Amino acid sequence: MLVRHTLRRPAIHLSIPSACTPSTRHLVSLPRHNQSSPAITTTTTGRRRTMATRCGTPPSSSALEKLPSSSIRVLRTVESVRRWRKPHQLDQRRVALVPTMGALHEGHLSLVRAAARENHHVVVSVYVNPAQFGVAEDLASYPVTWEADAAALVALDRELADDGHNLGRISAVFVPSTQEMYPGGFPGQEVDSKGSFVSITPVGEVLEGRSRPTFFRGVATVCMKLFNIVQPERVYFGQKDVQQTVVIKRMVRDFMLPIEVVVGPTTRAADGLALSSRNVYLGERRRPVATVLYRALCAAEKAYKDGAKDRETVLGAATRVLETTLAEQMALGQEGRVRFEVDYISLADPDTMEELQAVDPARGGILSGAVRMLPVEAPREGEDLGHSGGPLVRLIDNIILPPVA
Ligand SMILES: Nc1ncnc2c1ncn2[C@@H]1O[C@H](COP(=O)(O)OP(=O)(O)OP(=O)(O)O)[C@@H](O)[C@H]1O
Ligand SMILES: CC(C)(CO)[C@@H](O)C(=O)[O-]
Ligand code: BAL
Repeated sequence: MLVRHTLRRPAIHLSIPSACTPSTRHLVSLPRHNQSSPAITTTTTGRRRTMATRCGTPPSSSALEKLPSSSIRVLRTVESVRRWRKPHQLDQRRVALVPTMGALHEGHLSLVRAAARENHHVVVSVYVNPAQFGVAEDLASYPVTWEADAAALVALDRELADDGHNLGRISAVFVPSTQEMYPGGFPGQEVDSKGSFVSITPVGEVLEGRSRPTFFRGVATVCMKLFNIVQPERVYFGQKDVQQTVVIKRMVRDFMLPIEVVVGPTTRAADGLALSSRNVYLGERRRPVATVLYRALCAAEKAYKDGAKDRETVLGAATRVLETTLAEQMALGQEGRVRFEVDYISLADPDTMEELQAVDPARGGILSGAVRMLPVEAPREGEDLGHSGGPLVRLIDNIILPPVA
């Protein structure tokens, strides 16, 4: 058998319910069909992409650097952010932070729009944090598109200025170096690296944390640094990375950070694929098949809405979509098929991410999954394989099953 198709189901632990922190807010509570996000395509045509060498950061700074034809400050050091931030503490202007790793797409921009609606100043951070990539992961090829990102922010800032409904605009972009973010030296990407880390467990150990053992330690650590540097009143994260939002909310609660965490809905392409910086690696053959995960999650959501609450029925609906799609692909032969492996499909508690045997409608649940889209085996003449020759691409997605009052 050429294809490994595993549905890994994590050990089941029933959750201990914990209350949502008051400092947490969802901009929209999900199901895709209720979303009003515009249909967006993931094309990156015309954007210059460079490899994410850790030196692949924007050019070095001058005293009051701004993005071209804009008032957006470019801040590169902790000290420059502190200097920029100080007057806003005194004038009581609300500052929001949108953390990103660059390669900006409409998903990121939707978070910036949300932040500008209800805050006086929006700071966007662009930093590819090496600590959240495992040693064997795609740090070296992670897309870095600084010029396109800068242009997207300038264009969005103009849009925000023209639209009279915003409290604020994009005031600054924070683009630190790794030396700036890890002043004591970068601790390394290994699981047993020594250094100053923030670990949020056990929620950071399941699902994504199981597949990427250093991921949430890296995310929590860099977010704690970003929060301490920018000192935002509000931070904006995308539901696309749902477990990340749960980890960040937990960190904010447990470390008593005076910050409100706002979660924006997942922006999708017209066919349902969640926008992701990594989609550029898919290429023309894998791109349409990459919707399989979302289609599987939608089938599970439908089973739930049709009345099923138990794990077997709900996730069974997702599994059937995955298996049928894989069988269809395998029938196409090497020249036509797309191979994928399922990393996990999960039905989990919304606060702990622990697997559920059944959904309590009063609490709801989170359907999530990860698939690995394997490289094309036998490319056709002239076939567009995607950025960097179309390597393995790991995609994640989720649907929230909201509590029923
Ligand atoms: N499609 C999307 N809709 C809404 N928010 C998103 C979307 N994609 C990413 N975000 C959010 O943008 C923020 C920055 O994410 P990031 O820079 O890692 O982009 P990404 O597209 O998730 O990249 P990756 O390919 O690494 O997953 C995160 O809070 C993330 O959840
Ligand atoms: C939150 C984040 C910017 C931390 O590096 C990253 O995990 C991301 O882009 O989702
Ligand atoms: N959006 C999550 C960042 C990562 O996969 O590293």
